[in-house]
Amino acid sequence: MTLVFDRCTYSYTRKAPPVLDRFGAELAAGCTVLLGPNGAGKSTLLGIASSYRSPDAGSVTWNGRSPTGRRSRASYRRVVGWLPQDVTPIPGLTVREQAAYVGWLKGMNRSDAWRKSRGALARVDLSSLAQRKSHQLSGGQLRRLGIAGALVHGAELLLLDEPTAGLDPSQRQVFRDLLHSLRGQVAVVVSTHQTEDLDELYDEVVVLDSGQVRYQGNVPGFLWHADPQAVAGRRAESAYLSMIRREV
Ligand SMILES: Nc1ncnc2c1ncn2[C@@H]1O[C@H](COP(=O)(O)OP(=O)(O)OP(=O)(O)O)[C@@H](O)[C@H]1O
Repeated sequence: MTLVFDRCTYSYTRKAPPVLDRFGAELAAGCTVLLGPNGAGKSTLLGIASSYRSPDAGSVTWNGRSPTGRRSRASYRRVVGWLPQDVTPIPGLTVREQAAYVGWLKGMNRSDAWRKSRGALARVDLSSLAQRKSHQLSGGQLRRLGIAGALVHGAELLLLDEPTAGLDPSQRQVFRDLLHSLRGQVAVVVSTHQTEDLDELYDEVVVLDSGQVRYQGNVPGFLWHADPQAVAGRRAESAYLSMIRREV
């Protein structure tokens, strides 16, 4: 099971230089963390992997499956769950209805989507708010609803774009527990700015900067790049900064 980007080029506008220019990478199944500064291209890459964005050239495949063409896009989306950076509440729907609706959009029948939405909300600690209207949620709660939406249809691959942005410490812990529980069951790619506990949570680190992979490998290999003087809790940050620091 591998997510393959093959010479992907993507520009937002004709005039701007491409954010990704013949980008190639293979992400093996497991838990992968995608690090990179603001504007590095992480969301663009996850948007392409989710099939929400189509590359101008090149391709993405998951396990040999490509989202090119209407039919194959639908079947691709059925096995890929995506948490975008902005989760929008759907007016009039409760939290549970919104989670179920996402499952239905992914091709589940209504009763399955409704049934599975309960478990997905429990996994992100939102059961107590299931009856609340989704537009009444706080930013962090909405983010957790977005994660529930990515979980509800039992995807093989989860793409989570800054899942912990805006979460309080106790909810970050809920997310870490969730990642642990997904281990070995689902492939996960997480884009984040958080560099704590990489070794506990992830199998592979990818550092992206200006649309280029600066590092790809396991966590010990990544931490090896840290300044030897860095204190224990700052080694990942130090390794990361050594890869993205630019000349001034
Ligand atoms: N909708 C858009 N229209 C035009 N340019 C965009 C758009 N979205 C992103 N970009 C540009 O594409 C580049 C990559 O952005 P992207 O959001 O993929 O980066 P990122 O690594 O996810 O950043 P962040 O950590 O800030 O979320 C940036 O230069 C950004 O300004």
